Amino acid sequence: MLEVSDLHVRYGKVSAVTNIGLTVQPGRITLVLGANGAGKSTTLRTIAGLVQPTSGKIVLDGESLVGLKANRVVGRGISLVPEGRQVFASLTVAENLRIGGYTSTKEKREKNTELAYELFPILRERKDGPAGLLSGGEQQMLAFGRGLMSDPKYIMMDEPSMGLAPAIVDTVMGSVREIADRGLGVLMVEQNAEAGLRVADDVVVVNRGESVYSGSVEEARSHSSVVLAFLGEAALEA
Ligand SMILES: Nc1ncnc2c1ncn2[C@@H]1O[C@H](COP(=O)(O)OP(=O)(O)OP(=O)(O)O)[C@@H](O)[C@H]1O
Repeated sequence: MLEVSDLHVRYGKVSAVTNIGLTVQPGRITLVLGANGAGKSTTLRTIAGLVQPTSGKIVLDGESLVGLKANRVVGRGISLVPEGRQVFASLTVAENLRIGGYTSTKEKREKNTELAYELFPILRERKDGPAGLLSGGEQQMLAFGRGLMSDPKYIMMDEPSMGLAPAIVDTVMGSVREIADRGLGVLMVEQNAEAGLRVADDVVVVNRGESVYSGSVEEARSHSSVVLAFLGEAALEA
């Protein structure tokens, strides 16, 4: 289990995260909802070791991750698929995947390349072409595949639906669910609450750097303030 408690993060004088707690279980998807600037991306970046917390706990299967550099966090089995995809446009699809597996053994790289191609057959078709020629949706699939290459136990996804057409959002969300069903723990930040709630198991709501609600998706759906804030009145009546 991945457990974050009482997390505080500052960028100089700016407090980005003031009290965030969440858990992610193997085989389950924890969805993080919250307004722009609430501290969602900072939380993921801090777990990933890209930013150091000012205080708080980040514990993976009983061991603290606080203070570890990003490459060590990857080595412990946590991978981040960043917002905005950030694929290497001039490299091929296959080369982008290989980069994600640079810490892995050859055997694991081959296994996870196959997994990425199995989840997203279009990547296999385009494997020798430049990633920059992929559509936005295909680039998101590639970023997702690249995140799997380090053979993670937990994968964090920062707004995977951003800028994608609804049909592609469904494909990406379906793959997030499939990965969880294969046993990975998923921590997903998503502005598209509807799409996220369709596949998630647990929800954490973040407001101005603090987690203010956490519970199962079922509970969240019956919690009127959560529904009203993220889904609108129509969803409450449904
Ligand atoms: N590199 C940085 N330097 C200074 N302040 C930052 C930096 N990154 C984020 N912040 C600030 O920290 C706060 C939280 O930002 P963060 O990006 O984590 O929020 P978010 O919930 O992910 O929002 P969004 O959905 O817009 O990405 C905001 O006030 C933001 O302006």
